[in-house]
Amino acid sequence: MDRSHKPSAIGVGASLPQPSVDIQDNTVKATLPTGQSVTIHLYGATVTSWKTANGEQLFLSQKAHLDGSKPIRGGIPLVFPVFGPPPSNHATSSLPQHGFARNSTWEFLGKSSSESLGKDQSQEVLSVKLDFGLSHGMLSEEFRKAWPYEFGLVYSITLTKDALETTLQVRNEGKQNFEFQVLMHTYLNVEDISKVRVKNLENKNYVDKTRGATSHTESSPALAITQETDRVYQALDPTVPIVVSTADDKALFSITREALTDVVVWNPWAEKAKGMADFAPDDAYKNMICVEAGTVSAWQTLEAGDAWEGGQSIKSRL
Ligand SMILES: O=P(O)(O)OC[C@H]1O[C@@H](O)[C@H](O)[C@@H](O)[C@@H]1O
Repeated sequence: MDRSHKPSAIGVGASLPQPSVDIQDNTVKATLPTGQSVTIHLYGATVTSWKTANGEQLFLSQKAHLDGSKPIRGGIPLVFPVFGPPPSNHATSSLPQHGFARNSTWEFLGKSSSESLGKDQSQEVLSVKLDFGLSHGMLSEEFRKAWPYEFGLVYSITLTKDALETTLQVRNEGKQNFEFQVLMHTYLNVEDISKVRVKNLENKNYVDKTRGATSHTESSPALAITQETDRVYQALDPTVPIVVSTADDKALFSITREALTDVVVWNPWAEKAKGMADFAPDDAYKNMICVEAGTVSAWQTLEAGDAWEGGQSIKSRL
C-alpha cells in the first residue's frame, strides 16, 4: 500500500518533502528528507549501506563482490532456507552454505511511505518501506533442482530516522510442506572491537561453533569479543533487545526481533579474516561484529498454503 498519497492533515495538496528512491541496474537506494539512507543490492536483496546522522552503520568489506559473482561480504546478507552447511540428511542438502537467498537476484516490488504529525503539529515523513520478492521460478536451474519447493519470499526493508527494520515473509505456494531456517546476517560497523560489549545474553544457552559445537551457558552480562567468536544463542525472548554497547556502557545498537528466537554472534578474528579472499583489509575484523537474528537451531515447518513472518528492528546509537 502506498500511503504517501493520502491527504495530509495540513490540507490536501500541501507538498511534503518525500523520500527519494533511486533505482539503478542492480541497486535500490532510499533517502529520507531528513538525510538517512539505505541501499539494497538486488543480488541477495542484500542491504549494503545504512546511513544515519552518525554515518555508516553497517560494515562492508572493501573486497566484497558486488557483481553477483559471490554472496556479499558485509551489510545484511539474508540466509534462507538453511543456516550454515546443509545437513546431509535434509531436503536442503544440495544447497550451498547459508542457502540460496543471498546468491539469487531478487525483484524490487515497490515502495511505500508513512507520515504523521510531528511534535510541532507539522506533517513529516516517518519512514519509507522497500519490498523485494523472490520465488521458485526466479531461481537458477541449479537451485530449483536442489530445492524443488514452490515458495514466495517478500523481504521488506523499512528505514526510519533512527532505525532499520528488515522483515521476511515466507509463503508456501506449493502442495508439499517444507522446512526452512532464516537468519539476518547483520554486519554492524564498530570503531574498535576491543571496546565493544554485547548485552542481554547472560544465562542464555549457546552452541559454540569454535569449540566443536558444544553447548554452554553465557556467564557474562556484557560479552567482550577477544578472539574468534561463532556462537548460536538460543531460545531468546525476541522482545528483549540485544544491545551492542561500548565498554563504558554507551549503547551503539539495540536489536529487537519478531519470531526470531536465535541470535548468532560472529567475528572471524585475525587468522580467519586473513583466510577469506573477500574480506579486506585484513584487520577489518576490528571494525565489525555480526549480530545475526534468526531461527536456526530448529527447522520451521511451513504447510502448503501457509505463511510465516519474522524480522528485526535495529536502533542505532541511542
Ligand atoms: O563465509 P560465510 O558463508 O558468509 O559465513 C560466515 C559465518 O556466518 C556465521 O553466521 C556462521 O555462524 C559462521 O560459522 C560463518 O563462518
